[in-house]
Amino acid sequence: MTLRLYDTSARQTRDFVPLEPGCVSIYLCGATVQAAPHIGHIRSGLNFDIMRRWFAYRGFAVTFVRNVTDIDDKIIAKSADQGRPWWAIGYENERAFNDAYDALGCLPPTNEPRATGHIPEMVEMMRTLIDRGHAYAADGNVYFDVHSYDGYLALSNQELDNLRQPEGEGETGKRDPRDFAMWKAAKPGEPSWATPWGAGRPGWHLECSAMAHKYLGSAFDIHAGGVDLVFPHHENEIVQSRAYGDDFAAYWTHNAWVTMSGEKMSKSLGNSVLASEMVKRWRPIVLRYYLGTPHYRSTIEYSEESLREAETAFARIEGFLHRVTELTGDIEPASEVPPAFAEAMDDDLGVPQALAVVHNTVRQGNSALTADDKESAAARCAETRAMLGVLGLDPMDPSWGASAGGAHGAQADLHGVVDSLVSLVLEQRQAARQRKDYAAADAIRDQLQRSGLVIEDTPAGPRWELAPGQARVPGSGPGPSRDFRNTH
Ligand SMILES: Nc1ncnc2c1ncn2[C@@H]1O[C@H](COP(=O)(O)OP(=O)(O)OP(=O)(O)O)[C@@H](O)[C@H]1O
Ligand SMILES: [Zn+2]
Repeated sequence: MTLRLYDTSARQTRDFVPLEPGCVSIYLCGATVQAAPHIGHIRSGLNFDIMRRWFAYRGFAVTFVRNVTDIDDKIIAKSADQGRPWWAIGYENERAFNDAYDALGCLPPTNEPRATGHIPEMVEMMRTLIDRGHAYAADGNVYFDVHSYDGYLALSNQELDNLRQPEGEGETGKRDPRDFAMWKAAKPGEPSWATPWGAGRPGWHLECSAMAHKYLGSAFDIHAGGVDLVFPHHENEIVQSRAYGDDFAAYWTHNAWVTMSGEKMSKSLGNSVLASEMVKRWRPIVLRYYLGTPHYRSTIEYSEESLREAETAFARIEGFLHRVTELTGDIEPASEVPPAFAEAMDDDLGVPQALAVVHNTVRQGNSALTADDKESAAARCAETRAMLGVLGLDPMDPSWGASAGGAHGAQADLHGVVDSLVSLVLEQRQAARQRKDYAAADAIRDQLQRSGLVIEDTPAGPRWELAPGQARVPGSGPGPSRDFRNTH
């Protein structure tokens, strides 16, 4: 069976043929660390984490590079606004991204290069492109001459004649408005790096071309990113790298957006939910299920209701695993996934179809439990764990720690118990307030505070969380973690 991938460049699904047998090299455009991530930002990291896991399952040695763009206009603007160095803002947000990737169980990349650590490589690339007549310097900027290379815009299937490019701020001296900046001259007071063409900072496209070359060589298998990166970012990467002499990526894969009311989830539109908030409100493994199981090329329309549905669906799977292991003791994942699951994954990472196999297996396992057929139930449990493992969704995998319910749902169960006890006590406090027995109401609140809980009255009702400095639930591991917090 051959693994097939939808290649944006070919506009069709193609058999995956690696450049080097048994190996796959993947470059994913990573975060621009100008703000903490919303769940839309995390989706590509998660989708391509599933891709690399599937390649690994299929026996490939995977090299996975995901860069960090740690300098850009918004970082510079924030630095000026806040009076803090650009690198402090970048690093703070880089950590927020990594916290979110970790919380959602994304494996760390093989390499995670930062743009500003690769200025010499970028200078070398520009020098070569200028020498070959593909790029030119003007007013301290370096531009790529889009007329100098045939085949520009093939990925997005556009014609140069129809292309209109708005002029970027400070981008003076262009020979053609469609030429794009590889390097941007520094304005007074901005962070800058010296080059033979003047002090400045890298353009985003150049960063990825230079880092992909350094870590993956002149040809690699798959370039991945969000669908909005096809143009201009990926087109500009391609033309720079090819003009430089690299074959660059053999396949191009792009994930779709997370939307809200049909619009792209976006900070500037004000319709975003921070990943750090989401992992407090939902179990990280449920969030992974929610964001990782729709097909990577399908839009996810965010809603609380669909999250609750994901929670219920996942609980059905998890409940089965727990029921079996309570009966039989621990069961290891099977060494192979069922053929129908593998077939779905081989077909352009058909996770929804693969997940249908998981649910089907769970159904069969539950029937076996009902029929008291322990052996068959145990076999279905082993298969389910193997399939979930490939998706990074096995709640019994120790990497989830207790937060996924790894220790047989200990933390999740405990959270539920604490939550219902607190809600009971809060109802009594509410009742005391309604009968104007404020002394009793305050006594209840004081008692809760002594127990280490902070109660806040909000328009949505009283809300509780652990007082600062309170230990998390015993047994919660260093992996994905979750605050105890709730609204009643
Ligand atoms: N809603 C989303 N769904 C999927 N991917 C997204 C989403 N928003 C952003 N991304 C990915 O993250 C990258 C960085 O996004 P971008 O800086 O445009 O984020 P944003 O939240 O839309 O920011 P802004 O509010 O400043 O427009 C995008 O190129 C895209 O690949
Ligand atoms: Zn990139």
